[in-house]
Amino acid sequence: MSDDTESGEEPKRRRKKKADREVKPSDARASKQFHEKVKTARGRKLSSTRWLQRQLNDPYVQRAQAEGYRSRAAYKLIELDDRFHVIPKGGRVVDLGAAPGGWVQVALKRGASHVVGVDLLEMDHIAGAELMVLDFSEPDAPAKVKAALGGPADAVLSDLAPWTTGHKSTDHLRIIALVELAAAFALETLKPGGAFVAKVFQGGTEDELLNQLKGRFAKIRHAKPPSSRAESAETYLVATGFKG
Ligand SMILES: C[S@@+](CC[C@H](N)C(=O)[O-])C[C@H]1O[C@@H](n2cnc3c(N)ncnc32)[C@H](O)[C@@H]1O
Repeated sequence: MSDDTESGEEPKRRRKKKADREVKPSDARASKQFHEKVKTARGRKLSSTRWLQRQLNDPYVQRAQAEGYRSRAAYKLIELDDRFHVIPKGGRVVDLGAAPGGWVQVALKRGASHVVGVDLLEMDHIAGAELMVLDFSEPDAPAKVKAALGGPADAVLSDLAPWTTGHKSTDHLRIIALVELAAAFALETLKPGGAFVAKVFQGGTEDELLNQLKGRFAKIRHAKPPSSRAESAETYLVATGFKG
C-alpha cells in the first residue's frame, strides 16, 4: 500500500515482536498524557520506528481505539459526511478498499441499511455488512460487487490505496487506474441523486477524471478532511447529486 495509507493498522510487513516495542499502543493513559518518543530498537527499521511514534501521538488513533473504530480513517468519512451528507439513512453503500473496516462501521452507524465492503485483504466480520475479499481491478469484480449490492447504490465510496512498488511512474499509474475503476463503477451503479467519494492523490490525472464526471453530477468538489494528515498527498473527490 502507498506510504500515504492512514489506516490505523501497522502494515503487516513492518510488524515486529511485542518485545521490540518501547510503549504498548494499548496503554492509552501513557499515550494520552505524553508525547511518546520511541527508541530505534535493534531489528526495527527507522521507518517502523517513525510509524510507531506517529501512531502513539496521533489523537485520531487514540480516539478510534476509545470509540471502537477499526481505523483512524473512519474519521475522514465522518468529517466528509458531516459536511457533504453522502450517506443517506436506509441507503445502499459500496465501500471499495474497505479494510480494516472503519468506513464500513461509519456507514452503518450513520444509518445505511446495506453496506458492501470490498478489499484485497480479509476483514473481521462486521454485523450488518457484506464483506468481500476481491481484487477490484479484476475484470469480473464490478459485476460481483453489483450482484452483492442487489440494486442501485446511494453512495459509492472509495478509499482504495494501492500497494506501492517504489517505482514512481508504475505507482502513479496504479493509483490512477484504481480511481478510474471506482469512478466507472460509480457511474454504472449509482441511482439518481447518489454520491461518489474517492481518495485521489494530488499530482494524479485529476483533470481527466473531473472531465469524465462533470455533467454527470450536480456538484463536484475536492476536500481534505482535518483527519487526513497534512503531509499526505491524499485528498477526496466528492461528487454529489448523480444525474443518471
Ligand atoms: C487506506 S486503506 C482503507 C481504509 C478503510 N477506508 C478504513 O476505514 O478502514 C486502503 C485499502 O485499499 C485496498 N486495496 C488496494 N488495492 C485494492 C484492489 N485492487 N482491490 C481491493 N482493495 C484494494 C488495500 O488492501 C487497503 O486495505
